[in-house]
Amino acid sequence: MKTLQKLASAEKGRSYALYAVAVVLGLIVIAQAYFIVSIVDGLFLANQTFDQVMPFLILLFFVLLIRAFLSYTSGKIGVQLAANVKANYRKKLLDVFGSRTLIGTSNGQIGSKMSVLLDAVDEIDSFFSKYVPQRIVTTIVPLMILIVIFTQHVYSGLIIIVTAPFIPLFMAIVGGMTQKKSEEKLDRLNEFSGRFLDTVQGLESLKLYRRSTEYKQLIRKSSLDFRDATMDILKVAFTSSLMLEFISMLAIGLVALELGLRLVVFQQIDFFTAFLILLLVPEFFNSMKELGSAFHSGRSSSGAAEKIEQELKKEENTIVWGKEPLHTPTTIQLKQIGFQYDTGFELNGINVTLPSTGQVAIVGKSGSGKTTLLNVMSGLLSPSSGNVMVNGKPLFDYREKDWFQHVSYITQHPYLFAGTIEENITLGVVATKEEIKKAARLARISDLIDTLPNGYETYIGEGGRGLSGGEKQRIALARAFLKNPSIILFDEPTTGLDLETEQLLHDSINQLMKTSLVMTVAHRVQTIKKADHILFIEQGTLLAEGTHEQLVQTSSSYRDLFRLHGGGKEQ
Ligand SMILES: Nc1ncnc2c1ncn2[C@@H]1O[C@H](COP(=O)(O)OP(=O)(O)OP(=O)(O)O)[C@@H](O)[C@H]1O
Repeated sequence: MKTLQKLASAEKGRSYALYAVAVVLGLIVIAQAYFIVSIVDGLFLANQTFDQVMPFLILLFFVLLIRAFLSYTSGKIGVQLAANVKANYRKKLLDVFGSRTLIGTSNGQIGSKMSVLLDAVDEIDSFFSKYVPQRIVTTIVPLMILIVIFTQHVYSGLIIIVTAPFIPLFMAIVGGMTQKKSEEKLDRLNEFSGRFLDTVQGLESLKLYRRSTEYKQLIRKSSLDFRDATMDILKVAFTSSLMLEFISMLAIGLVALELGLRLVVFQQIDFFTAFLILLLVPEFFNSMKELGSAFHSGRSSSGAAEKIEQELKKEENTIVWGKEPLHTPTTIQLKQIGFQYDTGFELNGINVTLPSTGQVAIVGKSGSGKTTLLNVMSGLLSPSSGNVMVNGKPLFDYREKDWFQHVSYITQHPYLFAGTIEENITLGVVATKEEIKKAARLARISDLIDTLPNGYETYIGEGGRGLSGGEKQRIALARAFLKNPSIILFDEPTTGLDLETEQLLHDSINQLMKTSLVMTVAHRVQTIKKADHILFIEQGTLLAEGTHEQLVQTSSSYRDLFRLHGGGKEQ
């Protein structure tokens, strides 16, 4: 709970406001009891008329109004506090997710990360909206009530002092259990979300391989586990409420018995005092009980905060970018680039100086490390040794924003977001309609868009549902043209493109390489032959470089690979 406490204390202004509300609330609670007692005493014992007690009734009415207003204010401050902290946590999580390399991002299940970002952050709400305001109210109001009771009747005060500590004691015992159960519940929820998203994304494969029934069972099991974990928390909550109710009823009963005996049997106390105490004691315990339930919610929030902190602290290959501005990347050099995956595959000391325009093809067998090299060069992976040097300085010295402004990366499966075609081409970049249309023309997708009834406003589904593989590639190309980048990284699709689309893509790339450096992971013979420079990679090592003709002459492994292409991929 310490992390959350610290966050709450950091919000000084709101904490002071809550303390001020609590002090006024304490006065109001005492005033309310006093007015009720005065009315009852006046009407039934002092034989006053209704008119005589009227001022007390009016005051009581205002006191009740103020009490309602104070509860509202305290709740509102709590909600604002919670909204603030949640927004900060979400920002921190997004920053951390955003600064992780591709490895960090792809580790674990996406659904489970989403669950931390959305559900776990929401779960901490109750700590700030319920527990913090109630804790402040409970530190002040019962104390004020106790002082009044002591001034009126010491023995009642003593009974309260003896019985009240059972409540925090019980809360402490139950609290630990709640936090553990809450962490368990979040684990189950993360598992469920992860599995659910995985299954939905892979539904097609599951259907094709007739595995959907098994996966349905797995989802059912995760869902039942989550239900059981939630029920466990509820069980603790109900037991806790029952015990708190029991302790406070017992204490109120004891005070009532003592007051009754003194009032009726021993006649040591007057009705006014006895009734006033009898009204104040339940207020005292109500406040403690409410803290008890709020504490339960607070403990669940602690479990959630623990999960968020764990996610934030995960040591996952984060990239720290520098502050150096980058105007135009003119020279790019890969200097002794080394990189290793946990699985053991590594790139070994790759040294290359790249031209500023033209096409460079990365060629090699499947699994030789071509895409990995492209990812390191793009800045999505951080090399374990060596550096990508841009204009003579390490890439990560520059501002992230500046670098990505000059780079376009068209992956094998570019991701299209749910939204219009225009939104997918611009990706939030401010551009005029003309610029967007020009980019689409250059990417050879404008004719297709013009035939759609809603044109550029046509809505496409998540992941580009409703578009063919080639159309998605061309929309990704339009993004590249719109950006007018100096470096285009292109992971050529190995499958799925018809000859016409492939030709269109190549024409577009030819257009781009006149002014930019186009670095392509090349799978097709046509691309390889046309490249100005080829980097030939085998098992993570740069085996040879040069033009196609030079490599055919000098490298036997390259010739072997080429024969493979000739017999296999060449179309
Ligand atoms: N995220 C990852 N974690 C661990 N290992 C990985 C990861 N991505 C790739 N690898 C491994 O690194 C090696 C190189 O992969 P890479 O994708 O760079 O090959 P490639 O040459 O682009 O292959 P292809 O031509 O089939 O696309 C492969 O053995 C692969 O299994």
